[in-house]
Amino acid sequence: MAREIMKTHDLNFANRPHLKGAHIMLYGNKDMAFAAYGEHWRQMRKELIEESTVLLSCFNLVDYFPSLGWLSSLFGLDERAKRIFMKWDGVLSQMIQQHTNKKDRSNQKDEDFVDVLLSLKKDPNLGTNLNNEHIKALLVDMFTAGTDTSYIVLEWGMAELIRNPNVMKKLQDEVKGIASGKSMVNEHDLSEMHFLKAVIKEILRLHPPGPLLLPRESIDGCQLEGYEIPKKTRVIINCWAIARDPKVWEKPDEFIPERFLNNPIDFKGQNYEYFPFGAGRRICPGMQFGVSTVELTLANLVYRFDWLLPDALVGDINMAESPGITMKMMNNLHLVPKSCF
Ligand code: HEM
Repeated sequence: MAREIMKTHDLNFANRPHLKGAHIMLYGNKDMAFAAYGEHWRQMRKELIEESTVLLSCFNLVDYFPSLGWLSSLFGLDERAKRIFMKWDGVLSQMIQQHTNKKDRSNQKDEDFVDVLLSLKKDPNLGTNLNNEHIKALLVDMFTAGTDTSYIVLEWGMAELIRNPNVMKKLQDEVKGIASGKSMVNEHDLSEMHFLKAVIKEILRLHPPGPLLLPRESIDGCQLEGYEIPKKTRVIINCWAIARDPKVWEKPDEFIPERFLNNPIDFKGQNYEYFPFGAGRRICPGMQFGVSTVELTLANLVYRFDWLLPDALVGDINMAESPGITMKMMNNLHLVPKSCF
């Protein structure tokens, strides 16, 4: 079914539904992640992301089950979204102002993402009118989609490595062997670290930061496996459950990175039994950046330190998952680093 939605009928399900929290936080969906499928989204993705590199982390049940709309007011979620929006807006306005006031525009070395976005505002070839609200909405996308996800993978990853000391040892042996003599692991070392890549794939299989991807909506009516699906149907794909399906995965709940060694299954959106970044037109545009960040950070964490549980917690890691559009550990992981050199 996931394949049917994200491959056969990809174009039809490339839309996003109207989500209240996202609408408030993202300047009326002027961002990319929650923009309706169309020219604006296409331009954002092409010109901005590919060129340079979610009340969003808060799970709003109403976005997934619209018939529960009354809950939003009951729990004050809309008000909360508006308060958070005001805070974001203040910070982002200041950031844009500081960048606009920058005196020296000649030094390209100093250019950051905000500078690039501001220069695109003046680009006559850009097929969309980019204004400060679009820029702010894109920055919210980057902060939320880009930071939360990577740290969630790292936290679950460290928890799994502590619970599986043999895997931790194997990983440390690989990393220390390849980066031997250096003070830090660098990007060039990563290409040789095949076990590290398998470890990260396994973390993403068991703990995808976006277990339900982002919701989609059908643009037109269509047939899915014999069922008539009306126009504007909201579709939620449970990539967490699919990646633990015992019909596909041996010992599905166990952390076994070796399953990804010499195995062509990848997260690039071609395998419909494993797609932590989604698939099809709306696949995550930050996949490569996110994976590189996680690889480099995890490699350095295990290269520079041995990790122990605090005395009080030995043998006791709570692997409960928090509910949300992003799936964090319910309780933050506390570990004690012991320098290796
Ligand atoms: C390990 C890290 C990450 C994971 C697991 C992840 C996962 C996802 C998933 C599951 C989606 C929804 C895809 C779909 O609906 O099919 C998504 C969308 C998106 N992600 Fe990521 N992501 C990660 C990192 C990043 C980073 C670093 C950025 C930006 C710098 C980013 C930006 C986005 C954006 C803008 C979208 C919306 C794309 C669209 O609707 O066209 N993500 N991500």
